[in-house]
Amino acid sequence: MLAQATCTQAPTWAQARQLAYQCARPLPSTAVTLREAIGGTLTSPVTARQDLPHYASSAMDGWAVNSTGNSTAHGICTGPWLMTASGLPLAPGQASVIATGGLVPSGATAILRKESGCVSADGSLTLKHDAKPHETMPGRHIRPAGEEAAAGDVLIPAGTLLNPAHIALASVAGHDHVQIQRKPRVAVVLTGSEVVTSGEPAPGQVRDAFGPQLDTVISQLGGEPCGQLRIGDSYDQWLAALGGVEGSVPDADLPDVTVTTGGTGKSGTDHFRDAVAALGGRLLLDGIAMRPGHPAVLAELPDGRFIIGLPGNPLAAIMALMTLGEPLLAALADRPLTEASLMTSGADMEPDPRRTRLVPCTVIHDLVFPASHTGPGMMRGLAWANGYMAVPPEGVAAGSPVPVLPLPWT
Ligand SMILES: Nc1nc2c(c(=O)[nH]1)N[C@H]1C(S)=C(S)[C@@H](COP(=O)(O)OP(=O)(O)OC[C@H]3O[C@@H](n4cnc5c(N)ncnc54)[C@H](O)[C@@H]3O)O[C@H]1N2
Ligand code: MOO
Repeated sequence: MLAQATCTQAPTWAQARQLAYQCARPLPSTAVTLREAIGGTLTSPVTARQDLPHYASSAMDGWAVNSTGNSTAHGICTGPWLMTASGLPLAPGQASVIATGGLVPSGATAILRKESGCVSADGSLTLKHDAKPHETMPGRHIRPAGEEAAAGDVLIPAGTLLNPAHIALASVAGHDHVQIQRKPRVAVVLTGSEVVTSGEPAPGQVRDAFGPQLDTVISQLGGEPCGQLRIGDSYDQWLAALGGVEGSVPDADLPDVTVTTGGTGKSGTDHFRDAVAALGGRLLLDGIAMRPGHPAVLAELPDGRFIIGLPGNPLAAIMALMTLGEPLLAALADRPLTEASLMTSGADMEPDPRRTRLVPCTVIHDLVFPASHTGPGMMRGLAWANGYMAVPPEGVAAGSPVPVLPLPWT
C-alpha cells in the first residue's frame, strides 16, 4: 500500500489515477458455474478433457455402410449392402440405420444419406441411381474423433473475457466450472438528508442523481454492485454505514469497495474523514488537483476494504468516480488502467495553473469540443458527451492534442 501523502499539495489528476491503481492487489480468482462465468475473465486455461468430438459420429441421417473389398479404384461402392441391427459392428457388405450424431459402428467405412439409398423387401440396401458419385467414398459423412481438438489442447487461454460461445465451448469440452477473476463487490452509501428519491423536489431538496444509475456504472467499470444504503447527515449514521456491517455479515458478503456520495467537504455535516479515522482506517488520498471533483477522498480500512468518497455535486461525483473508482476497480479485477487517447481539440481551453479540468466533450469530425452545461452540479453536458477531456493546467490551443477518456457507457 502507498503511504498517506504527507505533503499539503493535493496530487495531480494523473497521480491520483496512478495511486488508486497501485494501492490495490488483484482479488483471488474463484470457481464458478458456466452460467455464472459469462462476462468474467478466465484465470486458468480451459483445455479439452478428451478428444473433441470424443467419438466418430455420423454427420447425416442414413445408413452406416461397410464397403470393404467392394469399391472401385476410386473408392466408390454402389452396394448392395445387407441390413443388420444398429449399434453392432459391421462386417464387409453390411449396413445399419444411423441418425445424425450417432456413434459410427466399428467396421463402417462411410455414411450413406437417407435420400441416396433405398432398402428393398429382401433387406438389402442399394444406391439410388441419382445418388452423388462420391456418396460412399471412405470416410464420407463421418465426423472423426478429435476433428476439432485433441485431448489436452488449450481451447480458451487464461485472460479471455468469456463470451457465450466460449461458455458453449467449455461445456462441450466437459467442464462444469471454470476459474474466473472475482469481480470487486461494491456497496454504495448515499448521504444527505436533503436528497429525495421521487417527485419534484421542494426548495432546499434535491432529486437523487446517483441512486438510479450508479450500480449500472459500477457494473460497467467491472464491479459487482452489492447494495445501496441511504443515510442522512449525522456522524452516527456515517459511522454505522461505513463500519457497522463488520461482524454482522459473513466476510464473503462484505464489500471490497464502498462508494459514498456527499459529505467530502469540511463543514459540520461532512463526516467522511472522521468516520474513517474512528474505524482505524487511513486516507490514501485526500483531495485531487482537478475540477470538478477536487474534494474526492480514497481511504482504506484495517481489514483491507476501500472507501471512495465522491463529492455530492453530481458531475463532480462522476468525474471523481472515473478518476479513483475506475483505476481501483481495474486493479482489483487485474485489468489494465484505461489510457487516455490524444485527440485534436476543436476549441481553445483556457489555462488553470492549479489543476486539471475534466470536461465532458463531444467528437465532431475527429475534433473534440467541450460540451455545454458542465458545471460541477450539472448533468446535462455529460448526458450527451462521448467522453471527457483532461485539460492540463497550461490549457490547450485549438488544433492541439488533448487527452480524452471514454465514459463507461460510450
Ligand atoms: N467552503 C467550501 N465549500 C465547498 C468547497 C470548498 O472547497 N470550500 N468545495 C465545493 C465543492 S467543489 C464540492 S464538489 C462540494 C463537495 O461537497 P460534499 O461532498 O461535502 O457534498 P455535499 O455538501 O453533501 O453536497 C454538495 C451538493 O451536492 C448535492 N447532492 C448531494 N447528494 C446528491 C445526490 N444524491 N443527488 C444530487 N445531488 C446531490 C447536495 O445537495 C449539494 O448541493 O463542496 C463545495 N463546497
Ligand atoms: O469538486 Mo467541486 O465539483 O468542483 O463542485
